[in-house]
Amino acid sequence: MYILVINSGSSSIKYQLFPFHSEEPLSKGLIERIGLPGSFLTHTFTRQGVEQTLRLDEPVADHAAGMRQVAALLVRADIAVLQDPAQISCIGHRVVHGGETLSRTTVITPGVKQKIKDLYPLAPLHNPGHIKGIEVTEAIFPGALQVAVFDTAFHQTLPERAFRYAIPERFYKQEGVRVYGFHGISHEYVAGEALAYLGRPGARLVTIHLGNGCSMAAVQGGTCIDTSMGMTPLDGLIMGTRSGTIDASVLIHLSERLGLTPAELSVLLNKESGMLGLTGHSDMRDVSRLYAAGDPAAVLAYEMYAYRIKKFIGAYAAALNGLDAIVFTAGVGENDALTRELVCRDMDVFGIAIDGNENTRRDAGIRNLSAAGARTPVLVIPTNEELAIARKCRKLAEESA
Ligand SMILES: Nc1ncnc2c1ncn2[C@@H]1O[C@H](COP(=O)(O)OP(=O)(O)O)[C@@H](O)[C@H]1O
Ligand SMILES: CC(=O)OP(=O)(O)O
Ligand SMILES: [Mg+2]
Repeated sequence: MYILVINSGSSSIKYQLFPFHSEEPLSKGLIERIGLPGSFLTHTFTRQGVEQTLRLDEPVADHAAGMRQVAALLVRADIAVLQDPAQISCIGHRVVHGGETLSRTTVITPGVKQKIKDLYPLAPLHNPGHIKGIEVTEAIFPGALQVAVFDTAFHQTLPERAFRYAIPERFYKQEGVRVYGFHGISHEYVAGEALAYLGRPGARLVTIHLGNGCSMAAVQGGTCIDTSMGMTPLDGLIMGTRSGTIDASVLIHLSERLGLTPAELSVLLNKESGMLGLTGHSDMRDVSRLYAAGDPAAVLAYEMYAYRIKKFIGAYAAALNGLDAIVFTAGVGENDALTRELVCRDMDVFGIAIDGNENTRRDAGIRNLSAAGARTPVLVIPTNEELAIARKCRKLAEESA
């Protein structure tokens, strides 16, 4: 028996295939830059004890095309790691938005699929891709149990003062207008890794997930008490194509002055803003090349991106009444030394200072970047949302057995 995990991000699809009782994947892969020039897939698999990697440099226009490519690779006879695709008994899908009613790990029924579809307007960059992932795998692995694991679950512990908006209560009660928070699978995973690394189960952490989507969480002894995304994954930090926090009056102004409709405003803020809006590029590797060449728009965009993160570190140090470590994770957080340098610069008030050499090293695994004598560990912890999802699927399967 095997568990296949599918993690559709806004710019990527990641997947791992685990033996049911093992945390060592038999096969894993990643499609990056979906919808951008230069998209590519890397597929790693172990056959007869030898690890091999296959790279496909083909345009991947959207998540549907990406999922078809992944599914085809998993059953391709010459590289297949399983004799029979029916050996996959469970498929775990990351689902970003489950709204008010879905946050616990759940078996995907037609009703669950409908709820994920109903939430398209609240997660336009994610929920449509999740449905594609579910439908493609249902067709190819018809006997497997399909399971949804939600990005919102870890944020269910937020106190009401953190999850409510200051608008009349009826909008919360009748419309579910509240902070849900996202990237919870990743924040929970890296917080757990950090607590174990520090050997301090009660530590106060700020976890900083910087991928194409970006968010932060304030975590007290493993429990989340605040997070930067809101009712949707648009809020908070500046992201690849999303604006992050913006004065709501800007939308009213644009609608009144320029006649922008709700649909046009959604496209503007979700797909045309953030680093893309500021520099013309959403992928941080492209923006960092421009920065290195001294491009003024890229320099400003990096400064804005880092400044927003700094402000949330300050806010969460206050919310936690202290700070025992900060954790960088995800595509940018794990790989982009420039972002970490700009965020950690002039942060002595929080005991944060990093060592330049440590920051630019490229070792795998958990790293502590703190400069000698600095009070607060600055950790880089590779996230592994797929492993976290596999663990939750295994728990669900065992509980319902
Ligand atoms: N070596 C690298 N240096 C800088 N940024 C990187 C590097 N590798 C990946 N990234 C950035 O990580 C982001 C994608 O992160 P990821 O966590 O995979 O995103 P998502 O899951 O939101 O689709 C992209 O902006 C990409 O540029
Ligand atoms: C919630 C979210 O923005 O996810 P991702 O970063 O994977 O796009
Ligand atoms: Mg992601």
